[in-house]
Order: sequence, then structure tokens, then C-alpha cells
Amino acid sequence: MPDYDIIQVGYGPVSEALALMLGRQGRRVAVCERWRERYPLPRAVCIDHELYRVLQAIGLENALPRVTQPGPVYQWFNADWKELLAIDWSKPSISGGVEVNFVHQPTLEQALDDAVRQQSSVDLYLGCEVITVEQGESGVVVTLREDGVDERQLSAKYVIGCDGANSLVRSTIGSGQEDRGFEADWLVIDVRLKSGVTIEELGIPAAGQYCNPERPTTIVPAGISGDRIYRRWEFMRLPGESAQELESEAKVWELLSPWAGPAQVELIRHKIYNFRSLMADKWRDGRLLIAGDAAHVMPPFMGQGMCAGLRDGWNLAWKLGLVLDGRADDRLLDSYQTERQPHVRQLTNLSIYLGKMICVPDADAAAERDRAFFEGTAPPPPDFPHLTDGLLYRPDGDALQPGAGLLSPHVTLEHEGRTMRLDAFDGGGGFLLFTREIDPATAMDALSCLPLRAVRLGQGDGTVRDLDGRIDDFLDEHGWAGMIVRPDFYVYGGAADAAAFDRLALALADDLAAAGVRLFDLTTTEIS
Ligand SMILES: O=C(O)/C=C/c1cccc(O)c1
Repeated sequence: MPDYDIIQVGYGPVSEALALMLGRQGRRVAVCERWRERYPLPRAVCIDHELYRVLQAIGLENALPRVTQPGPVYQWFNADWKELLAIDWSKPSISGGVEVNFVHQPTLEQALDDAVRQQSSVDLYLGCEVITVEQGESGVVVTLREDGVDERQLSAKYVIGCDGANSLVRSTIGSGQEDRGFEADWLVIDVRLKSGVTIEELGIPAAGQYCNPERPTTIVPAGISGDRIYRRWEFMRLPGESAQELESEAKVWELLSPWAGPAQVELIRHKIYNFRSLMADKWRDGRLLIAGDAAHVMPPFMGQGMCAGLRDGWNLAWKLGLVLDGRADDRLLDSYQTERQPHVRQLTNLSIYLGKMICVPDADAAAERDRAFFEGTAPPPPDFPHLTDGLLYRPDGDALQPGAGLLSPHVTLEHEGRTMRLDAFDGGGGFLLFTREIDPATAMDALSCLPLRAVRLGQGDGTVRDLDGRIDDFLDEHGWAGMIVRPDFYVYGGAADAAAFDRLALALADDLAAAGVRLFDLTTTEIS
């Protein structure tokens, strides 16, 4: 019997969140991290509504308001401060709050770490560098070097490499990396506003990209921690400029000087980052998997780097849960890359589109870009992705059902006189069967060996009320009387009436069986 169900390599935010997801399921998890102390400085600054909802669902609901600020409209300006593009991050999202929140990553990580340490089945091996990972028939053996000296071994059923862009687990898997071709060096500066200083007084956009070819510049929030407000500036390294000259503190203050000086802000850190776009071609080999930066990196301009990694963990957590419970064999884990890779690819396309828009240090090229945006001839940005492959409903066996693969709405429910978030309804977790005026009994029966909950919307006995109306609106929009939502909140598919709903449930059972989930003998189920 291996020591653990899962060993996670690395302890950044993706690994912290995954350890919490798995710890809440009661899995025996070891997390191995070469550094004793967490990296204290901010990196990511964005949490979109989907991941805000995920973090709420894994117990961070009280911490989130203390570390996040609702995002404003994200504006893209030319050198004359004329708006080229606006992405409204302040608008109400399908999950309830705004589209994007800005987060102070070190404080978020503190909250995640505190929550992980409450999980009695999770052990942290800090100061322990993983030096080899070897998989055999029945498990994986990981060799650790503690504080650079002592070696010891741990074993597990699965190992997940959340070990960053230089991932050891990725190279052990033998995965290549596709380079999508974007590369630029940027100086990233994080500051804390001095007490009483306001954004208005600094004369900066709430969240903006200043596409000035003389110095492409990013000016965005960087979250809060209690009553302290953080901001970020990013400055592109220009052709011919050395990293050394850009990284000096004198240069940092010179670059900030149009907006802020030491009287207004305290410098937290400054560092040059090489923004790239890389995608691993193999995310799993048997018992080894990779997630987060180990699997993909993208330019930061859509604020999706950390979000994409957290989505990896969320996708893996429910599938690993079924496998570790013996309800599925490990073929189910094949759907991890099938589902996540196209999603990340599309987000990378969107991030590269935005990166190409701002990383223009040439005045003529910038004037050309501006003209295209003002005349409306610039190509539109790629859409924000949803799931397009994997465990999704294909009613005729081929094309996806319209609506399948979308993120489902999140709402507050009222049930038996109590109000609660949807993710907490009936204990939380598992598949959700939403119905309006349909009896879900046959469908529940077909799926009875899965963790699942029925949410009967309506006014009568045993029903729940969607207080926000977003689920009702979503069902109306698709012409559905019911839908099935996966444990990661993505829509498997929907149905217009009771018979179609039963067919939907059977199709899910078939798809899951084909993906390695052990279901009872489906031939005994009668469907009208
Ligand atoms: O959260 C991140 O990884 C990056 C956020 C961000 C948001 C807006 C503009 C940027 O250059 C970075």
C-alpha cells in the first residue's frame, strides 16, 4: 500500500488549492516543496468569477472579500490616451459577482495554506526537493532531498507536478513543449499605496494598458490585504535596452514618476519577467500528471495564468476522486488533457492577441494598429473559451449539443426556508440534476452510483427557488426543462422535456462508462 493517494510536487497557489480540494475529500496527500517559506511576493493579480466561485466552494468564502477588489473596466489606450478597446470586467457575471476580481496573491496564498493545514489527511514536506519520480505498476516512488542533505522516499498512487515552468514531473513524463511564439521581457513593479493615497490622486486608469510605443505600460490593481491597497505597473523592455539598466531602482522610480513617487507608494518588489506562450504536449503518463505552469504558460495580459492552473486542479480533483474511490478506472484521467488543453489554447490565443496589441515599440506599427481599431478593421479578440471536448453531451453521437460545455450559472437558493449558495446545497459536490416540472427519478436511477444531487426548481414541496433567476434564465435561453451539470460546474447537457431528460442521463452514463466509470448494468433501466 503506497504511503499516500497523491503526492503533489510544488506548493504554489495551484498546488495549495488542489491540496485543499483533495484534503476536503479526505484523500491522503503529501505536498513536497523545495523551499521552506512560501514565495512572499505577488505574481498573479486576477481571479475571474469562475475561480472565485471555486475558491468559495472549497471553503475560502470568508477570506476572499479580504483579499480581492472587484475589477473595473479594463481599458486599452493609445499613446494619446484614446481608448482602443475596453473589456468590461465590472459587469455581473454568470457566477454572481463581477467578471474579474483583483487579488493580493500572497494574502490569498496565506488563506489557502491556513486551510490546507486544517486538513488532517494532508502532509506538507517543506524544504524537500523532489529529485526523482519513478512509476511502477502499482504506484510511484518519489525521492526527496531534505534541506539539500538527507534523502528519503515517499510513495503514492499518483503524482501531480505543480512544479512550475521548469517542471521535473513534465520532463519525467517526457512531454515536449509547443512554443506558440510570443516572447517579451517586461519589468513588473508592485507597490503598496501609502495611507490615504487614492487612485484618483495618482491620475491613473482603474485598470489599463497604455499602448504607447515609446514605452508600452500596464497599470492595474493588485488586490488588497485588510486596509492596504496594492497596485501593479509593468513596463516593456525596449529593443536595445539591457535588463540590468531596466531593473535598477533608480530606473523604477523614473518609470513610475509620471504617476507616483516615494511620497505616494512603497515599493514592494520589481523584477523582469520573460512573458512566453508554452504548451506541454503530454499532460499525463500513467500515474504522473502535470498542472498549472508545468503544463502551460501564457502572456499575462488577460490575467488568466493562475486561473488556468486553478481550473486544471478543479478538473482533476473530481476525476481523481472517482478513481481513488474505485468508481472509475484511470482512463477517466485521459479526459483531463482532452478537456483542459483546448481551453488553455484558446485563452493563450486571447492573451497573445492582447500581447501583440501592446508589445509594439515601433511608432509606425503603433499608428497602423490605432487606425485599425478606430476604423473598426482590427480583427476582434478571440472569444473567452468554454469546454469543447471531453465528457459533454452529443445527442446524435457527433456534434456537441449547443449549451454543452458552458459554465453553468451560480446562484443563491432558497430551500425549506433557508438560503444557501448553490455549491453548498445538499452538502455540495457531485453532479447536479436541475429540473423544472420534470421528475428526475429515472435519471437519478440511471446515475445512482455517482455522487449526485437533484435540484428541483419550482415553488412546491421539495423544490428549491433560484433567488437570482440565473438558472431559470439559462434554461429558458436554451429551451430546456432540465440540465445536468458536472462537479466542476460545466454543463454536460440539457433537455427540453422529461423523455429527453432521461435520454440525457443515459447518455451521460454511457459516456462515463466509456471513460472508465463503473456503472451498474444499464440494460436493466427502462427509458420511455
Ligand atoms: O493575474 C495575472 O496573472 C495577470 C494579471 C494581469 C492583468 C492585467 C494586465 C496584466 O498585464 C496582467
